[in-house]
Amino acid sequence: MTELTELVGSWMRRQRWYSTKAFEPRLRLLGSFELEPAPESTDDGSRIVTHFFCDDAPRTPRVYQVPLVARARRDGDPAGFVGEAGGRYLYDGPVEEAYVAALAALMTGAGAADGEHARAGGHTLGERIPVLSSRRLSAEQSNTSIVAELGDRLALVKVFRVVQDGENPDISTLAALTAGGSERTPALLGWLTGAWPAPDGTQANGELALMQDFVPGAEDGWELAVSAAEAGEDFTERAIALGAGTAELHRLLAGVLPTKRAEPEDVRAALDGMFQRLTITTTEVPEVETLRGPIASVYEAAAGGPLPVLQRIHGDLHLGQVLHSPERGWQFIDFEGEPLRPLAERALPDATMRDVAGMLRSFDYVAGSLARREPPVDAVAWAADARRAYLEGYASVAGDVLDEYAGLLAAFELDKAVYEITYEARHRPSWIPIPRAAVERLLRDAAGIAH
Ligand SMILES: Nc1ncnc2c1ncn2[C@@H]1O[C@H](COP(=O)(O)OP(=O)(O)O)[C@@H](O)[C@H]1O
Ligand SMILES: O=P(O)(O)O[C@H]1O[C@H](CO)[C@@H](O[C@H]2O[C@H](CO)[C@@H](O)[C@H](O)[C@H]2O)[C@H](O)[C@H]1O
Repeated sequence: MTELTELVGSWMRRQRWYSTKAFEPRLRLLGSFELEPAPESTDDGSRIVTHFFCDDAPRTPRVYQVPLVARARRDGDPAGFVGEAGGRYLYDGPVEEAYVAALAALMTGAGAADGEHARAGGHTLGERIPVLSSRRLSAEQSNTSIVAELGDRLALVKVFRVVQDGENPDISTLAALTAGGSERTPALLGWLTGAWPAPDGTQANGELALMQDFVPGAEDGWELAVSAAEAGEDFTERAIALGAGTAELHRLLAGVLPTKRAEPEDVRAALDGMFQRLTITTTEVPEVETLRGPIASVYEAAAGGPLPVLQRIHGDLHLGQVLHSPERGWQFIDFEGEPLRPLAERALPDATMRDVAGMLRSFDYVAGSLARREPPVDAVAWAADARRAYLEGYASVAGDVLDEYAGLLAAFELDKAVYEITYEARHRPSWIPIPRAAVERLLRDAAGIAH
């Protein structure tokens, strides 16, 4: 193992985006490309290199994008120090202004970067946008987000960490919505695609980063909901608007991206996906195995019910994926889909009820997380009211689809809770009880409906 690989491995393990926390990374360097400094940056001799590392520790190897800036050490250095290799100090790219400016220049200038077994290319819907300064957001999730100052406004730059071969719907969805003039989503300003060696030796082509308008003065939906629930504040109006906004988003998506009538093979594929997720969960959290039979019955019942027209959806809708802006109301972000789902499945036309189910699960998470506080806060009634209001808002725009596809909605809610058990087992094991309790409750509800 080289010095660089060793250094990155021990640093990566501590990052929020390292997606298999149960393992010690076993890294292999696949390729790298170097970014030109942005034309407006002062050249201080720093080198900006993006590496692709394959982690062979999990059963299915994963490829991580690791942009690093090698530069001289400065007094009072910010966070992001990765280590010293080959006599140079290495820093996490997203923390470094030089990296963010260079990345934005490459994306919005539609430039190209070539390197050792890897390359990248920028794409834009408008003109080149210089970045004056930048700050990594601390609330890291699956990826790393950075706020970039553009002079008269701000932009949000997102760097994907786990990179995959194929179309990332975060970009294709936002590009189509931006071109269609959506007012429910921030505009896409530019994106970066790349090519690198896949773990199996073939070539992978996929998306590496994006830049979009920053929604000014926006509050995060999750924080807004948790603080309202904690204070016992009514959330009805907000939830109605969120439901209506979700239905508007679905209408916009159906207008700008392909739709298709659900055929038996689509139903089979959806069921396969649900059962695969169930098997992953029961493998990683074996106690769920005892619930397999009742869960399967809910899935099968939905597959036998009425089928909707399929279309592009958000794919991982929850309160952490919406922002409330004083001027623009609810805004929807992060169209990447569920990070644990294969990329090839995520851009396929799907049922809108999957998104509705995701948001319903999120209201339950608000109550579940508050119940874990010390002392506990009882927000069960708050969550039930929010749920009702959200569905009312959705129906006010979409009509009576919720009654028509009630079986599908129940199955997607259960599927999401099953997925969440795996997600929590990998990222926040102490939160497993939240989706675990939900699976049991949803099964009781389904049994009640069936009798
Ligand atoms: N366009 C935007 N305007 C303002 N804040 C944003 C914007 N996009 C994302 N954010 C903030 O960045 C956080 C992470 O973004 P998100 O797209 O959800 O990343 P991830 O893929 O890591 O989940 C969000 O919770 C939100 O607070
Ligand atoms: O935001 P991401 O795309 O990274 O989504 C993943 O992480 C989410 C947690 O941050 C996870 O969401 C789950 O926890 C939320 C509260 O933190 C809750 O609102 C959601 O309902 C619940 O699913 C999401 O499932 C996962 O894909």
